[in-house]
Amino acid sequence: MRSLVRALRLLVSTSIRVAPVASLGCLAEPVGVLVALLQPWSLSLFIAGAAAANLQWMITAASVFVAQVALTRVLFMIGMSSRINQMERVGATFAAEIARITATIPTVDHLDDPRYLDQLQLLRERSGAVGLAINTMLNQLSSVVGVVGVLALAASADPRMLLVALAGVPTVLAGPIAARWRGRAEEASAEPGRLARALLRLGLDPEHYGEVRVFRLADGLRSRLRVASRAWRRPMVALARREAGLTTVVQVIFFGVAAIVLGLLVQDTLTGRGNLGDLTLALLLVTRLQGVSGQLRSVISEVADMTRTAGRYLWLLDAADEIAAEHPGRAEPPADPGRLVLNGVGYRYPGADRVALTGVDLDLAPGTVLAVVGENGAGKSTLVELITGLRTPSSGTIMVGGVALAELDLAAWRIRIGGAFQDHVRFELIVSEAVGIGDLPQRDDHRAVRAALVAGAAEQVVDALPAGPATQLGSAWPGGVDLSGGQWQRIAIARGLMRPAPLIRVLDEPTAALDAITEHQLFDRYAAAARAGRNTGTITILVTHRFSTVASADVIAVLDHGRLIEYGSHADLLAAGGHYAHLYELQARGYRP
Ligand SMILES: Nc1ncnc2c1ncn2[C@@H]1O[C@H](COP(=O)(O)OP(=O)(O)OP(=O)(O)O)[C@@H](O)[C@H]1O
Repeated sequence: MRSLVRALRLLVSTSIRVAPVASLGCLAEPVGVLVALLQPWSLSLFIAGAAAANLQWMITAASVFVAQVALTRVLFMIGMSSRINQMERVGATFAAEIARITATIPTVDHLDDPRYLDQLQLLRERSGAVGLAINTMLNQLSSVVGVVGVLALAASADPRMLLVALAGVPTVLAGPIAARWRGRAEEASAEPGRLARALLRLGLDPEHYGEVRVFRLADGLRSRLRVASRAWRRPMVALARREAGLTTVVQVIFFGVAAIVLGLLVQDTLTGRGNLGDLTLALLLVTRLQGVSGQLRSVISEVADMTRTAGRYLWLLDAADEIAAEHPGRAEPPADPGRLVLNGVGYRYPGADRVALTGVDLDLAPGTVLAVVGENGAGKSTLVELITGLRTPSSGTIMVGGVALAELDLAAWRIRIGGAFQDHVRFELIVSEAVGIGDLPQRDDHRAVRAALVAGAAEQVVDALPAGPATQLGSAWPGGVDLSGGQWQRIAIARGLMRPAPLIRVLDEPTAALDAITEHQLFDRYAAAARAGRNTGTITILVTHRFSTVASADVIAVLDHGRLIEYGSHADLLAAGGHYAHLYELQARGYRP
């Protein structure tokens, strides 16, 4: 109940804050419902006037009828346009808020949790409907106003008409029942819905065309998509059937009772115990009574739907708060470079049965160039995500300049990091922007962008483009050009080198699309630049699984199955004749003529 009140309060306050005028305009509809009650009343007055040959009654009834038709139309039009306006603005506000909240969650661990992803999917799908909140509340008000008015009119026509009103109660009660069914159906279709969308993206996105065609995956994809779509729709189809059954039952009850009561009224009129005006009013009110009970029913289910969506939004807020509470740190990162110390650091992915990293100890002085090597799945990227604060260690501590990472404001910490990553983004912007956004304050500083391009060995790529750094990237845009995988990677590397003196610079296999010799040259360039600028104190961490490229690093950390198994300089590790020496020799042999 508390969460229902919280959800309703959120919906109403957001609607009034975001669209006050439109929210007020929505009031026109309930007023219109009141005015529309004059219609059956004027018709019954007209017929009673005709029966009693009273011209005055007939003229009054006709004037009231015309006036109420015109007024109702105007009020409904004002109400409807306000409703659409309000729905769009409030829906857009919720969609923007959802994007803001998900983007500001400081870590990424929750993105491995399918339950989180299902809830987020449902919330995104229904955020537009939340815009209707105020309107739905007002509809409810209109319905209540309408019900009271229609009941009063019905009782004035004949008290037995109240039995017909009572027969509308099952229709109203069907609302919350159907809303509960709908909630369950939505939950059941969330996961297959996500799967169907993922398969659709796989089949339609241009970057997948090649593999989908070469491996002739289209048929397999289509049949999987068919199965997933069926599983996605099945709960909704079953829901529609159950709802149709329920509606039939409640309507049979309503019209059964109405037929009996109307039969009695006709008999009374024929035998002179009732008058024609009251019979007309009763006849007109039967459909009204059915209308208001149906309306009440749909309002109840709409309110339930909306509070459920608002509940999911509140769940997201709570989840974001909970995750933020796990990172209460608000300390600013140290202004000056300091040691980066890892003490017994371990990590287990949510739901995984094996640890990805365990007991890692490292102590790096400012200015150190560290290479992290290891085979696929050794834990290199996990280590980088822990150091950048994207994930929280399951065990152990990470200290930066004497302050625990857990105590730092993670957003401020990440501003002090530079980096390029294996799964970099292909920002389809103007080249200088695609590089410049690596350090937003310097985005438009052409000299800084040029320096980053040179440091990332991307200047030749850019100079060869039709408009140099002013070239639009992405062939989907007018005048845009596409780049090769390696060229995109060089742009990403240059972006990662934009921040002038970060505390840590991470290069997580940013060179995977480059050939081994180019990677080697690039890393030598980083290492030389890092040494030349050692006075900035930046700690450089280069991740690679190519052992041959890392000889120029100060120290090399060798990871194997999540453990740090060797640590030292290239010469030390070769001399030790261990895992590093063995794999170095194996890979080096591959490059000998
Ligand atoms: N999101 C995830 N959920 C569960 N397990 C994961 C996830 N990401 C990685 N892992 C597991 O964690 C381990 C370490 O993965 P990580 O990506 O850190 O390896 P890596 O050394 O960077 O590998 P590569 O060289 O292939 O990039 C692997 O066993 C991997 O299967």
